Amino acid sequence: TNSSSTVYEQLGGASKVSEIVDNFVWEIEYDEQILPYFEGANIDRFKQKLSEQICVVTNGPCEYTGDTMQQVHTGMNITEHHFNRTVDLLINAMNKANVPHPLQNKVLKGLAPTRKDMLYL
Ligand code: HEM
Repeated sequence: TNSSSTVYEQLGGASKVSEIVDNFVWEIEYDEQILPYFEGANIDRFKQKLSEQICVVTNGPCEYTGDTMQQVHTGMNITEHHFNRTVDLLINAMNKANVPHPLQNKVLKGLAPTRKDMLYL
């Protein structure tokens, strides 16, 4: 990997991020544990805001314009189990998008700090 470029560039930029996010939504759609949380959610908005967030945590040229993780996930009573399951679905999504594992780890490391802002709220 090229240490002078951002993780976002190493991933392949906007088109790869949108491929990951599309795959992730498919994974959720086929997961009977996680899908119920998304009943009534605005999926187009979810895709757009999650793409921005992944772009930001990989040092891409984006700004996050969504609500805070705490605002969004409050009232869902997300458990450790469901959080971990959702991370697994994101890993599946990145595998299907052929994202190399060292890069997957960088994406996950960027998102990991959000965990404390969504569990048991
Ligand atoms: C890595 C962990 C996660 C990240 C980075 C993440 C990120 C996001 C983002 C960026 C949004 C859109 C915010 C907005 O619309 O302003 C969102 C919405 C949502 N998230 Fe998460 N999320 C995570 C984990 C979870 C988990 C574990 C669940 C439930 C099991 C969940 C359920 C939802 C739902 C249902 C919405 C849509 C809310 C709505 O449109 O009404 N998320 N999430």
